[in-house]
Amino acid sequence: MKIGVLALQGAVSEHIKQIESAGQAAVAVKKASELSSIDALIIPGGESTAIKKLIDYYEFKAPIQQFSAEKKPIFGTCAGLVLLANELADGSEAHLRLMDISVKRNAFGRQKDSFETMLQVKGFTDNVPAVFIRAPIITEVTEHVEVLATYDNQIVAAKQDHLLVTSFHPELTEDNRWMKLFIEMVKQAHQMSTIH
Ligand SMILES: NC(=O)CC[C@H](N)C(=O)O
Repeated sequence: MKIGVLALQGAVSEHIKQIESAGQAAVAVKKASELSSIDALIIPGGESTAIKKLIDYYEFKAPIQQFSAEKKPIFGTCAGLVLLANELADGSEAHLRLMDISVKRNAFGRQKDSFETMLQVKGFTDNVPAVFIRAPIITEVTEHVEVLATYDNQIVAAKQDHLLVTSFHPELTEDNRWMKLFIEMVKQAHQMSTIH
């Protein structure tokens, strides 16, 4: 099994380290043709408008949508979450439109621009550290989406089938439970694809 990290802009090497620390093979994905050699994709945090432009420039949009249509798992962190959303609360155009969520960018305002906290997460026994950096929040979900964590009554982590998103940056902590959760999703998808 190999997990790719979309390597156009943002926190790429941190994700690669965390995938490897969780015992899986990782690769930086720079060309759309490389999607065919990976089992799952992480879209990292960074600047969503910059990543969006680069996705268009390097013609990644349709191939990533196809990757998702094949039920291959995708994990979007922070800017990655913004890119996966069906709708953006500020009225600007959503990009990949793969997940039934509405997202508000930079939702914590200047006073809480960046902060670290401990979150209670559905399915995790102990609270997990979360680093928020100009983080988005999920303002709406449909019934297909499972909410995994909230902060201040705002949704900050969720899952829909093969898609996982967090508003914060799990790769910037030593705690790799999010990555392990994602790897479980990848293993399940892998098994399903070999059965069919
Ligand atoms: N840390 C991040 O990924 C920040 C995301 C950024 N605020 C955006 O909307 O692109």
